[in-house]
Amino acid sequence: MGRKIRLTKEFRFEMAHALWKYDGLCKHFHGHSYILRVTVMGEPIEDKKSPKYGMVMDFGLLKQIVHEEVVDRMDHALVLNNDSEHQALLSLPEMGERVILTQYQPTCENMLLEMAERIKPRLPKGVLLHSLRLNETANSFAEWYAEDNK
Ligand SMILES: Nc1nc2c(c(=O)[nH]1)N=C([C@H](O)[C@H](O)COP(=O)(O)OP(=O)(O)OP(=O)(O)O)CN2
Ligand SMILES: [Zn+2]
Repeated sequence: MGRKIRLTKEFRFEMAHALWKYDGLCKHFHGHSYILRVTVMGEPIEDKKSPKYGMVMDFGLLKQIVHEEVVDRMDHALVLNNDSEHQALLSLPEMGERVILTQYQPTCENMLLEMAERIKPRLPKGVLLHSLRLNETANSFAEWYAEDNK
């Protein structure tokens, strides 16, 4: 009998970005209240002596990993494509602290690809990243599935 279980934890962060050379309003600086849902999959620990007995992984550890790899870096950051003409902004030191320059266009899709690569290696042995869902607005979101990326 299968014992696989999925766990999901939700995170929220505020982030500004601009889509360089985009043919619409999103080429301008603007912000979103992002919602990230992280789903992992594994089997509950059977060792009764383990403090994590009965858990696939501790929700607290998942929270720590996602905070370190995603939320603490991106919350209240301005994320810009490195190809954009951002030099003027970065000349203000107090502005530059939370500016993240990406090698990619900071769309929902590309942010998810980076998040997946950051989170995957941090998970405990036997626990897999199943999927990510990133809401950019209340009615727009993108999803990453391990199954789609084998
Ligand atoms: N495939 C993608 N399309 C767009 C992205 C993206 O990341 N991937 N991003 C943007 C903008 O940054 C912004 O998110 C606007 O998105 P949109 O859903 O169009 O927002 P609206 O407020 O205009 O949508 P409503 O449905 O009216 O709420 C653009 N496209
Ligand atoms: Zn946007």
